[in-house]
Parts: sequence; structure tokens; C-alpha cells
Amino acid sequence: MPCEFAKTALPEVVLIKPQVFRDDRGFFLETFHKNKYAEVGISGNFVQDNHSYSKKNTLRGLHYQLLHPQGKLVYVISGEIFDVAVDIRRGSPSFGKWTGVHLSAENKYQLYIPEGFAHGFLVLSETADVLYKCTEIYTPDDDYGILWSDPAINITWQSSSPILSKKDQEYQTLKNIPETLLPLYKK
Ligand SMILES: Cc1cn([C@H]2C[C@H](O)[C@@H](COP(=O)(O)OP(=O)(O)O[C@H]3O[C@@H](C)C(=O)[C@@H](O)[C@H]3O)O2)c(=O)[nH]c1=O
Repeated sequence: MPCEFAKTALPEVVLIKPQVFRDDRGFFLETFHKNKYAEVGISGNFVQDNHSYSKKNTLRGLHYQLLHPQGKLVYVISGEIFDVAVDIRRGSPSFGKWTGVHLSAENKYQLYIPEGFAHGFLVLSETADVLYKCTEIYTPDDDYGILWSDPAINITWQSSSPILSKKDQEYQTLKNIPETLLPLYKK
């Protein structure tokens, strides 16, 4: 199967199913290709790559940067996660809506989450290694988040009591975040 780019419930969030070349040695795949990804609008300049390792039932999220928004290309090289994007752009027709996909070392899928969306994931396997490329560098002072369990967003996480960082436990729900701390929708 050639590399497939599929729309999700949020049209700007792209699910990528890379072409996997298998032979007696193992497999090969392209994890990013500037020209091919640009054809579907993934044209940001990736400037930072991250790797996080987490135990089962860890939930990281829902995170975003406001003044230095990051587009993120996420994939998993060991284990499985449920990866989620939430549209938090003020004035967006899909404001407050979310989409989620299973990314695993087995399916090798990727999720592209554009700037202006919050991102988070839950680890479903014993452990998971998650890699993601970002279109902006990490800026600690610009680090924001929304409560993972916000009832108005209503993400169907497969856990009711995940392992969370202190920071992630203390985020507010979307409706309690001042408008000025949310990104603006640009057509
Ligand atoms: C995200 C990040 C963190 N750090 C540091 C800050 C802190 O001491 C330590 C752990 O940071 P955090 O607790 O924020 O890590 P984490 O909860 O994994 O944050 C990440 O979550 C996922 C869902 C995302 O979408 C990312 O953009 C990022 O926000 O690593 C960096 O140095 N550079 C970075 O790019």
C-alpha cells in the first residue's frame, strides 16, 4: 500500500499510514518526506524532535503553546497510545471538538496535529516510546494546557484514573480558560 493520508473527524488533523517495505531483513519506512507531506498541507518547518517514554496508563496532555504554536507529527516506535487532538481555536467551526486515533509500533500510523490544537495521549501498552516532530521550539513560558477530563470536550479515554503530572492535574477546563489564552482561528 502506498503512503495514505486520511482525514479525521477534524479535517485539518491528518492520519498518515506510511508505506512499509518489508523483506527478509525487516522493514523500512519513511517517517517524514518534505515534498510528499507538503502535498497534503503538512508544510511547516520542523525544528524540534522529541522522544517520550511512558508507563501504561500515563496520560500526557492536553498541551499547546500560544505565542509559539507547534504543529506536531506524532508516531510510536514501541507500544500503543490513544493520541488526541482538540480544536481550541477561538472562532473555529469545530471549536471544542476532538479526534483520537490509535498509534502503535505495529500499525506505524502517524498523526499530524496542526498549530492551534491541543494535544494529548494515553499509553495503552505496558510502556510506550512516542516520537514527535514540532514546527516550533519548546518555549517554557508559553506552555499551556487544558484539563484532560474536561466534561464539555468529553474525550472517551480508556482510563478513568490515569497517571498524570502535577501540572496536568491542575489545568482548567476549556470554558474556564480566558479567551486571550486561546489561539485564534485563521481561515
Ligand atoms: C515538552 C518539553 C519538555 N521539556 C522538559 C520540561 C520538563 O522539565 C520535562 C517534562 O515536560 P512535560 O511534563 O511538559 O512533558 P510532557 O507532559 O511529555 O509534554 C509534552 O506532552 C505532549 C502531549 C505534547 O504535545 C508536547 O508538546 C509536550 O507538551 O521536560 C523540554 O526540555 N523540552 C520540551 O520540548
